[in-house]
Amino acid sequence: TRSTRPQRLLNAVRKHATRGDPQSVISAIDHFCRHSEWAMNIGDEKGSILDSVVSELNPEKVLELGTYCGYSTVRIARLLPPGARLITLEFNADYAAIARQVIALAGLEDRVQLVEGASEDWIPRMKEHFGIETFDFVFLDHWKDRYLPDTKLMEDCGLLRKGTVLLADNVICPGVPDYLQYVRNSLSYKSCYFKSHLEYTKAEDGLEKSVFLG
Ligand SMILES: CCCNc1ncnc2c1ncn2[C@@H]1O[C@H](/C=C/CNC(=O)c2cc(-c3ccc(F)cc3)cc(O)c2O)[C@@H](O)[C@H]1O
Ligand SMILES: [Mg+2]
Repeated sequence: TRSTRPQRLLNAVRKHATRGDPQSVISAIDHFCRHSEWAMNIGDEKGSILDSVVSELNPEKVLELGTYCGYSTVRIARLLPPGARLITLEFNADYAAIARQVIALAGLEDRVQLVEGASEDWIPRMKEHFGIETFDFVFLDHWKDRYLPDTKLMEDCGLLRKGTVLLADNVICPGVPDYLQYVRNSLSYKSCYFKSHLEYTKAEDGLEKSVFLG
């Protein structure tokens, strides 16, 4: 049967990246998406904004919603100190299998826990299953209509603390209107927009950074 785009993306990483070198994995994926086949990774332009938010925050406990091929997982994990932990949730088994290999090629398995399953099933189990009290940083990049319900679920599960940072991809394209309205109008968040472009294109997109005020 024909290969899938994530399989072709993994092949490009295997061919062009250096094992244990996260930057070469990132560059190989960006090159593949720019010159071979577009894929919905955050990309290099928005990725640089993600890098700056993570570097400034220096988080110990990170949650990512929607692993896909593991591109943003590698971008985030490469900036974390070895003691830090990144839990990434992916409910598509095929994507999870690809992402595990991408994360391993980057040499970041020690910092990353990829959990195969749906966010709404796993967010309520973070404490008892992973011993996580609260997250320092959450990256939202899964189905766009799930950003808001999952944010409310994280609040209800007590996983956000004063100062937890939420960073949401695609707030313009494809767009997350209900989520944006919520974080921009809620007294529990201080929110700001980072204008950028949709990965590998000239279309406008951006990231919304929202600090939970408790
Ligand atoms: C039960 C559903 C909610 N819970 C979930 N729990 C765990 N993983 C979940 C997930 N939802 C989705 N996922 C996974 O996240 C990923 C989904 C990402 C959705 N992203 C987009 O649709 C997207 C789409 C675009 C896009 C933009 C313009 C365009 F013309 C076409 C596409 C750009 C992006 O940057 C995007 O992030 C997949 O790997 C999916 O299996
Ligand atoms: Mg995205």
